[in-house]
Amino acid sequence: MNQIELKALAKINLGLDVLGRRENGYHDVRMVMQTIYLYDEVKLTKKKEPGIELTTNLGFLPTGDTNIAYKAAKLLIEEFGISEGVKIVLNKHIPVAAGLAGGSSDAAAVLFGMNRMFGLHLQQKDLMERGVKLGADVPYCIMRGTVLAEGIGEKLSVLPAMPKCTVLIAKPPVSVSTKVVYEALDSEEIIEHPDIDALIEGLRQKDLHRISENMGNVLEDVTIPMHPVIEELKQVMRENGAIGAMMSGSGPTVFGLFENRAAAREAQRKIRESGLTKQVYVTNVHNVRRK
Ligand SMILES: C[C@@](CO)(OP(=O)(O)O)[C@H](O)COP(=O)(O)OP(=O)(O)OC[C@H]1O[C@@H](n2ccc(N)nc2=O)[C@H](O)[C@@H]1O
Ligand SMILES: Nc1ncnc2c1ncn2[C@@H]1O[C@H](COP(=O)(O)OP(=O)(O)O)[C@@H](O)[C@H]1O
Repeated sequence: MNQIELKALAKINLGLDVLGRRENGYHDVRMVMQTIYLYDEVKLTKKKEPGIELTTNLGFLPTGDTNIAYKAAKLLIEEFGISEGVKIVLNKHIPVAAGLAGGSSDAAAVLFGMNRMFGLHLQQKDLMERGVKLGADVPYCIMRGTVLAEGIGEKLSVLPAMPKCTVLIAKPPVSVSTKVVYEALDSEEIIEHPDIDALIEGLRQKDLHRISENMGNVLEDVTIPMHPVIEELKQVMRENGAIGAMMSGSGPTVFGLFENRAAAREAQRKIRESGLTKQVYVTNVHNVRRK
């Protein structure tokens, strides 16, 4: 096999709770993760000459060893003494620095694809062990589906699959650094923790309303005051038929859950009209886990 094309899928956090801070600055979390059908295209090609060559459709992204997809390839090349090279073509569609794990998912796709292409015979758990060295969300992006993530995000347990629904994604034109958000959380007291167990119960009952009622993200308390547009987007989604609407990850992306695709399209139109953001996408949950 000389070439492989992969879809690197985005995630949303249906629930995100922070339990404490570790000495190294990372935080212990309890998160419910969900894959959505919004993806980057990742094409890997073997090269005879050694080295990693990366190109992307987004001019502002790095193409060298600060690109997380490059780092993923480098990790495997060094560990396994791979003498050939690899060409990585990243066609990005997932908004960048958005709370949707775009970079983590690209890295996960590179680990998964290179394992196949170079016949490394790594099991999924071996890929996940390597993934966490690149980023806390990478192991989840290897696994995918509806998952409870604990530890720093790398301890994963499969949950009952999220019921099928339409997901509206709105990325406001502001930038958020995950590191800055977690650091700002340290100087605040978490007033209200989301009830992750009730959220999981909603998943077990396949009840979209119960799921929506119990969605919660403690990082909203940090990111929304920095960027009130997030609250405004939640409001527009709720007023236009979203059963629930929340910020994903460290933000600033807002997602809304809809039973009905036509309603989601109408909400998309309203958001575009409002001028809050042009980056609005109608998609759906995607429950196929990687084996
Ligand atoms: C907030 C979440 C929710 O899924 O996602 P995003 O908003 O980034 O998509 C994750 O916890 C982010 O995971 P990820 O973006 O992979 O994190 P990393 O690259 O490993 O870390 C970036 C920075 O976030 C902070 N960090 C990350 C994970 C964690 N459990 N505790 C932390 O404190 C650290 O300051 C770290 O330097
Ligand atoms: N392949 C990549 N795709 C996107 N961003 C990348 C990539 N490699 C490195 N980065 C850097 O990582 C940062 C976080 O990106 P991203 O993974 O999109 O955000 P998030 O973790 O919020 O979902 C960006 O500021 C970007 O410069």
